[in-house]
Amino acid sequence: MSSAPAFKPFNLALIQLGEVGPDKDANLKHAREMIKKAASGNGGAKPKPDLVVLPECFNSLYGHVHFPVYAETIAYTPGQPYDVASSESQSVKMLSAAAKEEGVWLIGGSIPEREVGTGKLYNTATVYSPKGELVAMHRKVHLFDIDIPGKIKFKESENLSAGNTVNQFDTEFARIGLGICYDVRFPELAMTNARRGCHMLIYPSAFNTTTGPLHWELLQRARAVDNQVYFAMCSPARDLNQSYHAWGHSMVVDPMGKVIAETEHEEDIVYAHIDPKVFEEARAGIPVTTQRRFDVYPDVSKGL
Ligand SMILES: NC(=O)CC(=O)C(=O)O
Repeated sequence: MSSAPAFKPFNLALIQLGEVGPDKDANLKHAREMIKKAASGNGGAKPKPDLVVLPECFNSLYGHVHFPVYAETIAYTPGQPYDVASSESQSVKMLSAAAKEEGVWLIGGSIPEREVGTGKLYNTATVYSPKGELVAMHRKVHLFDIDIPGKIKFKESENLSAGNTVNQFDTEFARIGLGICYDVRFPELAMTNARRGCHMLIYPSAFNTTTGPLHWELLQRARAVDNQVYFAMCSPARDLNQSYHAWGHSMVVDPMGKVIAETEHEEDIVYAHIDPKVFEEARAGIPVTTQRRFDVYPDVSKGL
């Protein structure tokens, strides 16, 4: 892996998207409007962000029955140029145009993706440069299969296949590692990206009102402190008219584990300034990155 770019200060915006309903065209239109709003810093009230993020399943309802209905073919091969103009994915086309027109890096939340050839479905995040290039993709590695009696049962594996790669991308200000929602519960993925030089980890997500109150903040702060990196999760807004009730609370955590930006559960945009000084001071003051004992236990991030 090439060495990471120098970590420079940057501004981040998480779009806690509302109004995600059954009409995909309407979802894409609203997401486009919100990207514009986020990129303008809410019309100049906030500094213009360098990087904008959408939540998990931003163009569709969230649930295993919905994935085949909304799935789009992306046909992206990592490391190879991608021709957005001939993409079959209307979401990719919108996201690419939005990144270019607004002049921002964009993590395009996630969408249900159908793989060419196999027809397998994935929960997939795509990333765009300010030139509108598709530069990275992450397929959710850990599928959200849980059953908490009387509270919530969810089985992504009914229709989805799991991704099998660890993904990150470089900007002119940082190396960013990717995950999607349930991936946050698996420390090895975050650890692997951190060991690969990521300064920040960002996960488009959609926790729910059962697991969110106990685990949403805890897991982000844990991953941030474990790895001494910035960490953020971007949720949809809560909509009690849909079957899945998202937790909201999109959040940014610094490498000391401090929550530096957060919102409630309505539609909103969370802005944060990402300061490399906090990252450097955390690593200098508590030097766990150089104190690991791989003579006593194995380095579980190796071998991927
Ligand atoms: N939606 C998810 O993938 C994960 C989640 O809600 C949880 O882990 O809790």
